[in-house]
Amino acid sequence: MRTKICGITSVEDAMNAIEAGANALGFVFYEKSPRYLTITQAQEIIKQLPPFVEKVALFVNVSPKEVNDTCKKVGATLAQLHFEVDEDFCAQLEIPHIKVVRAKNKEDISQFSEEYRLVDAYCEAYGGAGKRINIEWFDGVDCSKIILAGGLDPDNVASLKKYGFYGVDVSSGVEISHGKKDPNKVKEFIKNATT
Ligand SMILES: O=C(O)c1ccccc1NCC(=O)[C@H](O)[C@H](O)COP(=O)(O)O
Repeated sequence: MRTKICGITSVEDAMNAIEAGANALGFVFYEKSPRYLTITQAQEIIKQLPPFVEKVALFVNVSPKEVNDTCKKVGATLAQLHFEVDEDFCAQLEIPHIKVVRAKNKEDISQFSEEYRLVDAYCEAYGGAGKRINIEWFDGVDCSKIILAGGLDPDNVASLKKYGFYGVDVSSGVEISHGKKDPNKVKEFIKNATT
């Protein structure tokens, strides 16, 4: 499984995750998040990162223009959209994007196999809350284009391998405190997800 470490707020945490083997890093552009970064802060981190790592910019309830402008300014390679968007919205995006399904029940995850999606547990805060998704909802589902998020941690990630998820995404499960990653937990998470 590919791994994304979300809610990166420092170069140190970014480099630790990359050295541990992370495929993608997430940067949160949602002001109400404890992991919120300004454009300047994100630029400062992303410009120091090596190539071949996906830099993912996370958004909640913004316009296509804000997604495009922010991604270009900070050097993000993928936009992650944590809110409902329609075809017209997506057509205006100038960089690749992935939609997030904030799943409340099994029906929410059963009807999409054509596009890659990030499936997160529904929570009022939009993400990064450590809320576990009900894994049984994925029984019998083709998970090959799903990135799973929501309440994952180094101890529970290995048990997901049998589902064949494209990837897994974690934030609070590898933190010391909101916005500060624990390098040992990050390493353990990636090892358990990938070996
Ligand atoms: O991390 C945040 O604070 C956040 C805020 C608003 C929208 C999304 C946010 N994070 C999204 C992520 O991709 C998280 O990794 C995902 O929700 C899983 O979080 P966790 O359950 O804490 O591992």
